[in-house]
Amino acid sequence: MTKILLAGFTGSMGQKAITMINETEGFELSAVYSPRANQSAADYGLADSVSVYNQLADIDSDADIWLDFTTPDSVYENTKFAIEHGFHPIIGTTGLTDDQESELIQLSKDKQLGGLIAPNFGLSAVLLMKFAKQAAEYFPDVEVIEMHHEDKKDAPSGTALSTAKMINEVRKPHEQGDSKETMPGVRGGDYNGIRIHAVRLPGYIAHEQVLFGGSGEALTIRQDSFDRSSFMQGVKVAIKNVKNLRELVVGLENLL
Ligand SMILES: NC(=O)C1=CN([C@@H]2O[C@H](COP(=O)(O)OP(=O)(O)OC[C@H]3O[C@@H](n4cnc5c(N)ncnc54)[C@H](OP(=O)(O)O)[C@@H]3O)[C@@H](O)[C@H]2O)C=CC1
Ligand SMILES: O=C(O)C1=N[C@H](C(=O)O)C[C@H](O)C1
Repeated sequence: MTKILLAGFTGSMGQKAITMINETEGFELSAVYSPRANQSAADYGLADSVSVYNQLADIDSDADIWLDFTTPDSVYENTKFAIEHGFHPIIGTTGLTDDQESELIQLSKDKQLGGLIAPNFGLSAVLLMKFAKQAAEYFPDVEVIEMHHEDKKDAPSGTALSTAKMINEVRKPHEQGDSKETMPGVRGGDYNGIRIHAVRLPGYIAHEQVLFGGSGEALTIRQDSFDRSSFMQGVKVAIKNVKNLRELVVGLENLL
């Protein structure tokens, strides 16, 4: 039985994860954490055996896995806590800086503890990033548009940033258009010359387009998550395989 501690259990992803865990043979939800939790497990519709925590420092659990869908502000502290206490971290929460990520990877190596940071658990997004990196070798002129629900706390999305980083690994650096902005920010964010545009609208869940332009032609790669269930297969794969790793790795593709 794989025991799971779920951080951010009251959130949109947390609720989907609870359903997935309860429906998966061999998985057991053993603890949940959210800072504003103030009711019993039963009040949250959870089994009595599930421990409910609202303070990081109080967590005392024999869970194997720390599954995190919380907030960009808390993810670093949570992940550090998880590694220091021997939980295999599976981090879906976005917003870790490069420095924080490097520090956490080093900490996991010191402890020889496997874990995963996945900017996106959806197969369509993982493939989009892979294909975009491939295409960028031939089409260095590229812009990224990500579209999300209006409650999303961070911009750009972790997936868009990760896409830009992967493209940046192979793209020949060059200037791409020199329009003067007559409205501040209208050309979007800038990751090493790769423009990222973030759209927030009701009705949307999580979507991304990578637009490549060439001489007289264009290539557009798009993925859509129409429902948060799209992320759960990837979370399941991560929970089943993370124990085989000996350090924190970035990207679900490392476990597929
Ligand atoms: N990797 C992936 O595939 C995906 C990643 N995500 C990412 O997951 C994260 C959560 O998304 P979503 O569920 O939509 O967000 P929600 O806002 O719906 O949920 C956030 C959760 O975090 C909790 N929380 C708030 N503050 C803290 C804190 N200081 N410490 C710990 N927990 C806290 C909230 O608890 P409370 O109710 O008590 O405030 C709530 O349970 C985001 O970063 C999002 O980008 C989302 C979808 C897919
Ligand atoms: O907040 C979300 O919803 C999502 N967050 C992740 C991100 O920032 O890339 C993954 C997915 O896009 C949904």
